[in-house]
Amino acid sequence: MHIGGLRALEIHSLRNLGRVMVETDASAWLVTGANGAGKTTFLEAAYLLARGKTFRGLKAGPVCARGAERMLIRGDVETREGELGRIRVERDREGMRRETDPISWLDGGSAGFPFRVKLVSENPQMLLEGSPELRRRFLDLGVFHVEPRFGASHRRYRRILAQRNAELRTPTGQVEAWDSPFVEASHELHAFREAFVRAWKAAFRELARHFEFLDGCDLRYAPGWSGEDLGALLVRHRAQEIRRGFSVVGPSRADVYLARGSERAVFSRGQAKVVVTLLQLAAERVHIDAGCEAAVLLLDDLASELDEETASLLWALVSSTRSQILATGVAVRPRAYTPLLGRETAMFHVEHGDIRSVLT
Ligand SMILES: Nc1ncnc2c1ncn2[C@@H]1O[C@H](COP(=O)(O)OP(=O)(O)OP(=O)(O)O)[C@@H](O)[C@H]1O
Repeated sequence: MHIGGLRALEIHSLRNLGRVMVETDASAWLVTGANGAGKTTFLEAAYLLARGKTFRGLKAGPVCARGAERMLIRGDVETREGELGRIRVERDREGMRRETDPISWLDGGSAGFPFRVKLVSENPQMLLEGSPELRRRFLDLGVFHVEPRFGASHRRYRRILAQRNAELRTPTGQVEAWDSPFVEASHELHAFREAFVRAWKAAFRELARHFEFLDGCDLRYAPGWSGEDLGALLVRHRAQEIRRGFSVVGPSRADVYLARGSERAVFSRGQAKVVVTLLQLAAERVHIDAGCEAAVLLLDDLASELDEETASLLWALVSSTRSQILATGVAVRPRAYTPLLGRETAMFHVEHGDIRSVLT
């Protein structure tokens, strides 16, 4: 099975990584190192290539290394058809720029972009328990990859929402006039999300059956309003919306979550890692079925907090995908990585902002 993905990654002045160059055809890259060595930063480089932005919040500070004027990342990428190309991301005083060679790689929306990533971060609990906005973004990115019309639909909804909210903040007697376009745009967005969730949910259920703690657990989607008639809800909430100055029902209140019966499921840290990994693997199945190029899986310190049995089961599922894997770990514990090592794996060690290849 030919697995496309990164073939080379060159990093200049990204956080504590001064100059790093990695070149390998391996379908799994395992990066180890002490705390603070730069493992997450290495994954961040791959994420920046794919998305043109970081996954870390503002609190992580600027991506450009302290004292450096410019950050540069170059990646050589091979598609599953064996086409080769290069992506380059640069950050300086003028901002962030991303270029691809061939240029056509950036055309055709995200599904046409041969280098997509799926991240399981160090803190997956944040996604499951944090603000619904994080899960909406996760959901919308999933929809975007399979539905080319979703981007335009989302933009239209946001424009109508902004205009409606402006009217709610300072009413000029036009609030009702926004109801019908708002309802129409909301239903369109909801239909795209719902179709994706249907497939996502089935794929998740299939993967979840491997884990006993997920017995009876289901992925649920709440569209942002209860009942069918959004128009009637707007009328009912009119006074409240004018008082608060924004729309209180609609797709910007949507959520996706795990539930057991009528209760929202609660997970331990290790279990949350499993759940988020499965959500990503399930989304990837949907994307592949829709014809997308396989995404590169970025797995940050996946093995920590997992008992040996859970870790090997999860690694086995991860390794059975058609995706390239970039994984980090604090220390090399070969048993925890055994299924991964069943693949052609390149191992690297990061230390003092530098990286070296480890012979296996
Ligand atoms: N702009 C910057 N310039 C220089 N160093 C930075 C910058 N931003 C962050 N750092 C440092 O880079 C280091 C790399 O952190 P990173 O999160 O990549 O480490 P890690 O190997 O994943 O650690 P852990 O195992 O603890 O998760 C940290 O010590 C951080 O303080």
